[in-house]
Amino acid sequence: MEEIIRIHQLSKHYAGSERYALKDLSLSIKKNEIFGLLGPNGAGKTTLISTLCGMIKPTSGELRFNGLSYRQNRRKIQQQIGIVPQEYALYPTLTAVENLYYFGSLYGLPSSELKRRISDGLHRVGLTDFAKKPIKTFSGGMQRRVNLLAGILHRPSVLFLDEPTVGVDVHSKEVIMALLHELNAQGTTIIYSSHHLNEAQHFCTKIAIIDAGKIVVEGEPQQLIASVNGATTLENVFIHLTGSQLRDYA
Ligand SMILES: Nc1ncnc2c1ncn2[C@@H]1O[C@H](COP(=O)(O)OP(=O)(O)OP(=O)(O)O)[C@@H](O)[C@H]1O
Repeated sequence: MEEIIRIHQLSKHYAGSERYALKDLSLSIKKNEIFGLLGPNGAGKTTLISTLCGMIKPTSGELRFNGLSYRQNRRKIQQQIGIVPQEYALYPTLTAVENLYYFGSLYGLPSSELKRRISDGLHRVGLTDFAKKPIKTFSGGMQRRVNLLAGILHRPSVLFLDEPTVGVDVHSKEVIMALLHELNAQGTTIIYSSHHLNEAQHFCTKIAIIDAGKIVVEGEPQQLIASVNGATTLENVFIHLTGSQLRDYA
């Protein structure tokens, strides 16, 4: 499979911090993978995703997207990226359509095409009847579905997801996961970060476990499970490799 993201010896040190958030991290992500970035609290997952989205600059190291260097092509790369953050990016007083129209227009989509995509998207996630209601009246599951649509209206080639199903009921979760599988089948590479190890085990085609800013292990979920004596789940592998010590940093 063709490579879409190459990370070479990436390090990030935040000003004033006692330790590196990422240290000499190297990774290759292939087109069309569903790549899970897992790790304990403070491992460096958000820092890595924010760097790959071009939102923060690394202290050192090399990053490439489709062969392009981030240094010279940041904007071009950002147009091909979709981000679905854990915190809702939505404006509570605006309706679902108004929110989606705002996010879609940031990517310069023509109005008629954007309206069509919004209408199709809301239909796809079962929210047509709520299109003109303010987001503040939506349940957590409804907001997560709109949050996901906001990140995919411009049809990104790589989609970053941070805990896409946290706080949602099983029905909303099924709709979200089905839509993500559909996007992946249409060619979207997915980079997924979560603490839901069971979800990751079934959803991801490849997984990297990060701890203290470094890759501890990477591979297909079943390969990783088979590599640890007595492990039957990804959670067993995770605990075996990262230990059971609490990660409390301030
Ligand atoms: N803006 C910042 N300034 C200083 N230190 C930061 C900043 N953001 C993150 N860090 C530190 O960098 C390290 C990695 O944090 P990061 O948020 O990337 O981890 P994470 O794996 O996403 O954690 P979590 O699972 O808790 O979201 C932590 O030690 C954190 O305290």
